Amino acid sequence: MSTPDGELSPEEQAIISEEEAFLRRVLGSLEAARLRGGERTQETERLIAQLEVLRDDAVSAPVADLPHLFHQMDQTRALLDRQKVTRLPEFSAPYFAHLKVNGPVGDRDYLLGRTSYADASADVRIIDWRFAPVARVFYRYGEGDSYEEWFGERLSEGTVLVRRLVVIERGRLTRIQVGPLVLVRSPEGAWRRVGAGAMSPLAGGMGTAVRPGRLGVGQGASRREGALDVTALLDAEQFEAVNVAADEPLLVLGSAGSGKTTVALHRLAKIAFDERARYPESRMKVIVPEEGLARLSRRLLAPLGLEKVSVETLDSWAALTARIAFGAKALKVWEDTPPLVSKFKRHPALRRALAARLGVLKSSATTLPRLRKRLAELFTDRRFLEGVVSHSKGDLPLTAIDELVRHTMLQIATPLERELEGVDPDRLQTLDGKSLQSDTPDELAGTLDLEDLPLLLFLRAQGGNLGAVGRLVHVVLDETEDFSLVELFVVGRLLGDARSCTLAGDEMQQTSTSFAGWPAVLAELGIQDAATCRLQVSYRCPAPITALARHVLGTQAPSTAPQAGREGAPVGLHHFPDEAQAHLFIGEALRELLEREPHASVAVIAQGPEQARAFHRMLADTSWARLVLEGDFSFEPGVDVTDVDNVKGLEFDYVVIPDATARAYPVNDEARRRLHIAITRASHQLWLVSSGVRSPLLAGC
Ligand SMILES: Nc1ncnc2c1ncn2[C@@H]1O[C@H](COP(=O)(O)OP(=O)(O)OP(=O)(O)O)[C@@H](O)[C@H]1O
Repeated sequence: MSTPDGELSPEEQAIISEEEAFLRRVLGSLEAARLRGGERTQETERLIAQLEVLRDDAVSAPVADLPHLFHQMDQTRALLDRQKVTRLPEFSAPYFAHLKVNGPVGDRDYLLGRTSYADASADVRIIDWRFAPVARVFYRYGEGDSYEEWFGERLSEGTVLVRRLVVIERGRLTRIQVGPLVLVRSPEGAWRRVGAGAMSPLAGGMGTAVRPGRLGVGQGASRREGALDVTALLDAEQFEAVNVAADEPLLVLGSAGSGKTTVALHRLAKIAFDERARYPESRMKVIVPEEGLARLSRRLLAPLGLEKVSVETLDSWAALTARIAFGAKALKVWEDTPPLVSKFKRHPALRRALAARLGVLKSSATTLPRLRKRLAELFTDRRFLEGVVSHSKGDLPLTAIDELVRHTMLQIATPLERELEGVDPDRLQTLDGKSLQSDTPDELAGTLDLEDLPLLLFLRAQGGNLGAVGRLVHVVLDETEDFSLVELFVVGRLLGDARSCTLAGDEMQQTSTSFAGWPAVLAELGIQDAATCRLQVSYRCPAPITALARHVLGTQAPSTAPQAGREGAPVGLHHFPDEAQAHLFIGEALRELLEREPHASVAVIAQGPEQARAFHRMLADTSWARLVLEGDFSFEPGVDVTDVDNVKGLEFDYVVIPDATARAYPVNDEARRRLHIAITRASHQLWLVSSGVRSPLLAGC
């Protein structure tokens, strides 16, 4: 197929003709089915009317006739249910891949989609990627491979003749991918071959010729509608993980951008589909540490048909679970816990010390007031706290004790409003209309830290008493490295003996808690025997970014490097004498980028919220720059100015790190992991900009 760029070879033209003919046939068949479906709608109407008549009859029927009437109503309802499940594939995009095999019944074409559909007379077979046995052949074998698969009791052998990924938009074929060959249709209708580019495995391609001084590889120049569906792209290893039996616990590990979230959510979709009765969506949950990832997960679940699965952040999950478990109408929660106190309360050493000190409490000792009192006693008991610090092996400083004791004393003080009960409320307001305690340390009185909620739940769950909190049938925990041991313990109790769960994680991305290691995580959930899968390919980031991410991790980097999915633009490193110059330079580059690529998604990821605010002030007058510090990403084109804690699990076309300085990223393990997270959010190009003293973590780059 070696013809000059732009000119299609006869083989390429044949592929296009074949796929277009297929699509025409499928759409014709679906249209006919839709018309027939019209009759079915009439049938549905008839059944609804019949049900209403039966209901009316039942109101006035003699008691002796009721069993017969109820039986008829049940039958009608069953027929109605059957009507509703006949769903046709979407006309706008009925499938996303084409597989042709030469098997026991000769040559046969299968199309992979989200809804099964068969029309033998038109020779159309759309199979559901989640359960059709033939889908395994698609995911496990390449074009030209011989295959051997057990379909139930039957061994099937054959050869894969065709394996193509297709993109269909609004009923039009717009892209075909066969191995490294990518054929794309322009909006005007002409087909062309493009460089394997963004998808190619280490083959050079789009972006490699980009000058490091210029931001932009053309990725955001036009709308990204023709993107391949990630369900079609799952590799064999990911597909195996998605197919692990529903009742088995699974741990999915892998470097940043290797598809852990993708696998976890696809497994959820598969389980919900295979065993809807045992795994109702209402009793499955996705829990993630941050709001941004929660929003992204909801967006990813929608096309998988799982809009009803609840996605919660750790904080919102703990708050709701605590309210239900303790039957509390509202809890006065303090969300601004000092970082050191927060670290202390989430530390594995505290979990162990708590268990050793309190043991399993009797049910009567686990009411909310009693548990709060017990915790307050412990958090002001210096000997107990010193024990925790010493068990943390240097991870918690001794200064944490003073801070925790002071903080707890303020929390257990009697709230001012209670002390001043009976005083005229008008006299208790300050000149600016605020309450007396507002903006003073008294504000803390009577509050609980967000971090206390999992601890209270843990103490209660140990005795097996989580009150009215509903059991879970399957849970997905993403970024599990950031869950504390007590949170994991509570989740484990909510799963009970079911143990059906998917954990996704990467210890190199741990930021918000001290990670106790995977064996401890699994033990806490009671799933020590969980199957583990390690994803090997770094799909998100091109090779230059993957290499830098490893360099930054230093000795923490895992011994085997992930396989880079593709080549890409070199990383841009820019240094300026002072911050103002650096900010101006980035501002100009962003302005210019968005003029050229108005559909690009860009993140400026600062080390912390203050730095993000400072940078955003410079762009505050633009319509395209959004300050995002509470995870409220819109996922629209434009620039999100944010910080490291907000971006875990997310990805952007372009990432600019505006403060790659020694102050923001000094030489320590935590700084290494934080810089690593920021770097690995980029799917096309990365810039690191510094002023003053450049981060030593970039030495040698
Ligand atoms: N087999 C695949 N082929 C191509 N792209 C893939 C494949 N698997 C995942 N991706 C894409 O790679 C990107 C990263 O995937 P995902 O977010 O699931 O990775 P992750 O391991 O959870 O990342 P992180 O560690 O940052 O949380 C996404 O854009 C996803 O669509």
